[in-house]
Amino acid sequence: MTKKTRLNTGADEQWNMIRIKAKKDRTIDTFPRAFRDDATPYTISSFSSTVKDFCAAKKKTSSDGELNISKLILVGDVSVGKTSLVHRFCHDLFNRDYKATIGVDFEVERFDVLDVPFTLQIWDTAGQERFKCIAASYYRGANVVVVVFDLADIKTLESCIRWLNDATDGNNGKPFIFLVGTKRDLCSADSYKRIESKAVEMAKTMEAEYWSISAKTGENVQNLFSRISAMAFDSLITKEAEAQKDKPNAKDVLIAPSIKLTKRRTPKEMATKLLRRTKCWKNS
Ligand SMILES: Nc1nc2c(ncn2[C@@H]2O[C@H](COP(=O)(O)OP(=O)(O)OP(=O)(O)O)[C@@H](O)[C@H]2O)c(=O)[nH]1
Repeated sequence: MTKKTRLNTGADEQWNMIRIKAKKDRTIDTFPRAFRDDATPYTISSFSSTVKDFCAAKKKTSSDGELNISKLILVGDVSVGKTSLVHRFCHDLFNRDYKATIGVDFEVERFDVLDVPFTLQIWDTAGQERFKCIAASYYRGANVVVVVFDLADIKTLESCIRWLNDATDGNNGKPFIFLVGTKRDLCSADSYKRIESKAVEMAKTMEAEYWSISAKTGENVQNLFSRISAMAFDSLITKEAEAQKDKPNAKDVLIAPSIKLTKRRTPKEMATKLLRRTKCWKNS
């Protein structure tokens, strides 16, 4: 797999994500807002009553063996700041030196949404053309696609449609799409205004929600991932609630991507199983 980040792929670390109650800044009780209400196709602004009721019931009945998982992939040109964005969010760090991602990097973040555990898998893919083949093999099954460009380099905005097409080609689901401009700290107010109007147009074309962030200062990073997680969680739970409504005895049925374990496993076994599912075990 890769290179530059501290990889989060050990079974012990995975287990930590599953076991420990989420940190305060990973706890979501109210639905986070879009960056701009006029730059999103997603009108959702609160958890539905179906989701709230389902979560309330789930809290009472949920066992240790249940994981709610969504997969997010980041794509975009070389050096636009994908890894820096992930690093800022997952480790609250920023590194000025550039080291290319080789293939993919993988992180896992544990949230509590409406008091229900939720895990976001974050796949940071390489922007370099020569690694495209490796990176593309990780696109499958993404619930969220984050297309990243550099606010200080307009050329990188022009590539976004191509990245989106590559990332969603062959995806049978309907992933949430985000268009994220990075390096906000490098733009003057005037240059930002100019590029933002172009980016909002591009987001409309892509049917994506637009955000601007800075991994250097941390501006909007937490808000972006909270919004993404709430949307992914809401969609996951809505599907689960609908599936259970259709099948009153569906309690023990596997509902992807939520994993219901029929046999009680030790926490370590659970973490290992999760790693196998994400296929990064042998590549890490
Ligand atoms: N000033 C500033 N620099 C940034 C920001 N985000 C990233 N950078 C810098 O941009 C360079 C590239 O960042 P990366 O995060 O490695 O870019 P990447 O998109 O992961 O690149 P690939 O792995 O090649 O696809 C690094 O030198 C970072 O320090 C930001 O928000 N502000």
